[in-house]
Amino acid sequence: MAALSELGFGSLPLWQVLFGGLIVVPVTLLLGFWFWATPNVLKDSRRKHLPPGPRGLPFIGNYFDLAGGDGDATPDKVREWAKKYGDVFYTKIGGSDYIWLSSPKAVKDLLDKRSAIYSSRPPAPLAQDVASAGRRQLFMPYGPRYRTVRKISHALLNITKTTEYQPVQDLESKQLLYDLVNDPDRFYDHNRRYSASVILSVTYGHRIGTWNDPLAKSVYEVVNNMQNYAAPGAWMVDTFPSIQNLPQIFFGNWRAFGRKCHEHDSPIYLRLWNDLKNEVEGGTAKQCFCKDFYESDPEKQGLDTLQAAYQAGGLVEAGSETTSAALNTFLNFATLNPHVVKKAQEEVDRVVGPDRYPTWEDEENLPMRPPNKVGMHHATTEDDWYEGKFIPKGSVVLINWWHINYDPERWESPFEFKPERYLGYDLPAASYLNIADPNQRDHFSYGAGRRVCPGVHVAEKSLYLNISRIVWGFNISKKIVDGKPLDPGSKMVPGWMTIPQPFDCAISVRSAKHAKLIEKIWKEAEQKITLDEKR
Ligand code: HEM
Repeated sequence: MAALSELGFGSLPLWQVLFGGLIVVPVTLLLGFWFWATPNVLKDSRRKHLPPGPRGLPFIGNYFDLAGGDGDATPDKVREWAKKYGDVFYTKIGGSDYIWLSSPKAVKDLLDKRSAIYSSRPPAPLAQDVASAGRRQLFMPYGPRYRTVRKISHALLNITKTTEYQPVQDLESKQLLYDLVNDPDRFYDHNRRYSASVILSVTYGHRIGTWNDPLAKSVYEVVNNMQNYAAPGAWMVDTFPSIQNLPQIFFGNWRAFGRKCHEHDSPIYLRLWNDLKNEVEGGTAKQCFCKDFYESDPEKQGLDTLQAAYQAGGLVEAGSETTSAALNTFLNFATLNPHVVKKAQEEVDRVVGPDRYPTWEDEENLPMRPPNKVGMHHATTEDDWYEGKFIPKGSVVLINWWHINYDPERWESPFEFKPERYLGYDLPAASYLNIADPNQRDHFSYGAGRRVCPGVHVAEKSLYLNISRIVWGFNISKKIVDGKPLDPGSKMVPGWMTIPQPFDCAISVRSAKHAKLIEKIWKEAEQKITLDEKR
């Protein structure tokens, strides 16, 4: 008691001091913080018309259901809510409104038709402002700078331009087949090498001949950092952006952490960019997208050196792990469903046979898992109304692809690996992104609206070429150890993206004839690279 009286509390009974100190003060501070962090919660009567949704906890809303979880549980949760609350439902995380679009029609009506106000990104003080120094296209809010960088990615990735990359994809795919014949256990890394090599070849003119190449490793390190700090709930400040103005020490020193990430990542992208600059100036640069980009004078377009480096690097990262994760996911499903591979082989054998290998002329449509565990965050830049429901300005709007892609009303047995469900979807994937009737769209894994994946043409070509060739040339089954088949599992790597955890799988070339043809086509292609490099 003596200590309390010295502090001026002497005249209050102990229970009042404890009640005040332990309950009233913290609750008042929390409420004050809440109203400061979530403006308009009480004032705006339109909020009575928010879409329906789960109640969530006071202050934090559905934080633990979504952001605070391990990510693997999110798909089931958002599917359950779509069933309960319908096509457009609402959740709250901290001070942010989340609107989930769970039908093709809602995605079309809002993200496509009203794209003028549904194309921003929510604030991400750590992931974008500090760790990416505001320069990453993927997280950039809509505005003049965003429009400039989007134009640049379009110049690299539009459909006409991407046909020029087909020889690169063909070459890298031949190496992938050869690597699978000779070192099948390392299939996971062969897929990563393939993806890194394609995108680094077309952006910077750098081939990645082995997965041990330090450049490939460093790019994947950047992607790995990003997918960890961008994971939902990984950092409180990206979930409750208003706390960015409070001392960081209360929130895990997020700013210092973000700076550390930037200090690690930016030299990798800057080195690539600066080396290219020197090569262009010295007349030794290979023909590649970044050479054209540098010669177009990014500064004149308002882009500083760091932005130019992040622009090129961002394309590399967007094109690498996404593609390798899709290829590894295919192998994971194939290991778990050998009967599907058998059926596909019958089909490929009928069309291609063992005397030749699948080429661009044999192309078809392919299935895919959504690329991240939540949905890509769009943000609204104006208040809006949809079917009588209020969507406040600044809402985070997500495609609930875990529901739409697996909706039992649209697809029979949606959780079974049945690539044949897409038979009859004969248009190129990119055409489905803009199709007039949203129910005709095959899947939503490339996003929608003005932010839709600009890499779709490159990605689809890579998936087609490699999956058809793997099915053509290889048997895939569970690995047998001590006479027992190993379960490959289907868990994902922790973090934001849906990357399958490394798993066991037995891949073997189907016949000596296939092996011989693979060796022949790779050796011919390899010789050509050597000749090109000598030139
Ligand atoms: C299987 C492979 C891929 C999948 C599933 C995928 C999916 C996606 C998705 C869902 C988005 C966000 C769309 C939205 O916000 O609505 C996105 C953005 C993006 N993707 Fe892809 N992607 C893949 C491959 C690629 C490739 C190969 C490249 C480049 C060569 C690429 C470049 C980009 C870029 C630059 C963005 C940022 C777009 C923006 O915010 O303006 N992607 N991708």
